[in-house]
Amino acid sequence: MDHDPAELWRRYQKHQTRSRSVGINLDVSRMNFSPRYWSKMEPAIQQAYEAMQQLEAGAIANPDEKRMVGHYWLRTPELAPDKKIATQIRETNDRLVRFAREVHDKVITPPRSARFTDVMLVGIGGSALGPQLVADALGTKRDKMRVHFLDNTDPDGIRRLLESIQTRLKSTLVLVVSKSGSTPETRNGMLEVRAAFEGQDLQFAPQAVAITGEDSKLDKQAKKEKWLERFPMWDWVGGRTSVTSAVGLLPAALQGLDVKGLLDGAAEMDRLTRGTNTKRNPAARMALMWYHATNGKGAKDLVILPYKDRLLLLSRYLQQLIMESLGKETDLDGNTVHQGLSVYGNKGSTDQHAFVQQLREGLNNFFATFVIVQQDVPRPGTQPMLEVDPDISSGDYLLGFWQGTRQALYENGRESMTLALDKLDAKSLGALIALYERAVGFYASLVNINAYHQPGVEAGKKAAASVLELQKKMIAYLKKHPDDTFSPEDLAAGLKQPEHVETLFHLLEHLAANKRHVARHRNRFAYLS
Ligand SMILES: O=P(O)(O)OC[C@H]1O[C@](O)(CO)[C@@H](O)[C@@H]1O
Repeated sequence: MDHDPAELWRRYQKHQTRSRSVGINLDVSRMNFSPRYWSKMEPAIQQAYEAMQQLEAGAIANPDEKRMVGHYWLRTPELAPDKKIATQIRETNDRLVRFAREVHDKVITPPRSARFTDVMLVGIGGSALGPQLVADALGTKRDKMRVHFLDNTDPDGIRRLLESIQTRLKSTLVLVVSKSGSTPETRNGMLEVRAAFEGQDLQFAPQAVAITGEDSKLDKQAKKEKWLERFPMWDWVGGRTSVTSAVGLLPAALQGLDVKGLLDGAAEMDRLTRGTNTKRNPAARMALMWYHATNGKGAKDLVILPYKDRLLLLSRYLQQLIMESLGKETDLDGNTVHQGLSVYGNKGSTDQHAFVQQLREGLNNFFATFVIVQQDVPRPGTQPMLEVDPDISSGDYLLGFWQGTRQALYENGRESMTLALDKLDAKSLGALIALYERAVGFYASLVNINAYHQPGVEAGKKAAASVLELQKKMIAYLKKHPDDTFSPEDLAAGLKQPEHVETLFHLLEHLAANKRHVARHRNRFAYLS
């Protein structure tokens, strides 16, 4: 790695890709690629462009699920392979903007309040992470509605959220978001919220909206119960790339955010990254840097370090986008490859007082992406910036810390790239999201995997379902023997499931800790009536 400042400056100037129209600059000068790297990889990235062109033209780019992959059409409907899809996108976007306006204008109101004040999104994974990122990155005190997220089946988390809303439940609009319409965590969240409504004698349906696939279980329920509204999720949009569908746009519109800016920014980045001149294509450059850093085998982790509180959730969002897309056992030819790219991060400079110590001096098993935002606050100049030292503001410190950390890592042979945003607004956020979506697509082509399915997630879901089945059987068995006490082994033998003794033990411990169905007597358990 070069350490001569003049040479580094030359390198910086040479290895940046500026996307002027969205105000984003990608600098890869602190990545340690060889001078011949780009030309060596050019044939491979040209193939990736071709695959992407086919995908955008409506090819079955997700062969396992036999689906098209159309998130790029969401922001440029005219590119959709048929008119029906383009019309569906436009109509849905118009409808959701109108719906939000009518909620704000009190044309649509809840039965027991003059207006809706809060939005609660119930969803998980791709049905929550994008909306959460957008809400946190762009939200202000001036938002039209307060937004909350229920994204787990943790009773304590659910209770905490419901308690915080309490008296405003009667003016809360609940968005239940699930592409499949059958995700258990989301179903549970919906049932818990519904019970809270009933607890306050409120009707759920007139305050509930479903965003889901047509004819899914959730869709049928919403239709049958006459929920306030239903918005579609199409099978050609993956959960983790759904933020520019109704999934992300409806909560953003209700919050009063600039939905058009978000779509425009994403569309513009799509346009820029459709180009096949690699030097000018930031998504291709980024994917090629991932490939360089990890040997195309995920050999190093990607650390996302935004120097911006509002981008705290970016690493969590990218964790799903990248790891669920790239973490695959087999490639497109059926070879076992165990691909992936691990992502973690938080925010700078906070992390400098946490894990940056290891990044600087410990295991060199990562490469970093810094994200900086030049404009410290929206509408600069409206309030004088405090100078915490002569001529120095808090924001100057933040930039100084980024430069310092980048240099400190580089000096110790640790690679990094930097994404510099002129400012953080709906447009640049849309562009940032689109940039990563396409980088993921390109990288998947480089390593020959299907980025658009998630077969691995199913295994855990199935195993969890059988654990819950076992719990039902166990409780039924205990009920039949109310006067006896059991060790886990006794129960496993009684249920004729000796192979599940440990599972039974964990079920017993959990139920006893919550004083539900099971009481503990030293090392034995009994039915608790
Ligand atoms: O929108 P759904 O169908 O509820 O799924 C939520 C999330 O669960 C996953 O399927 C993983 O289980 C993600 O891919 C998805 O974003």
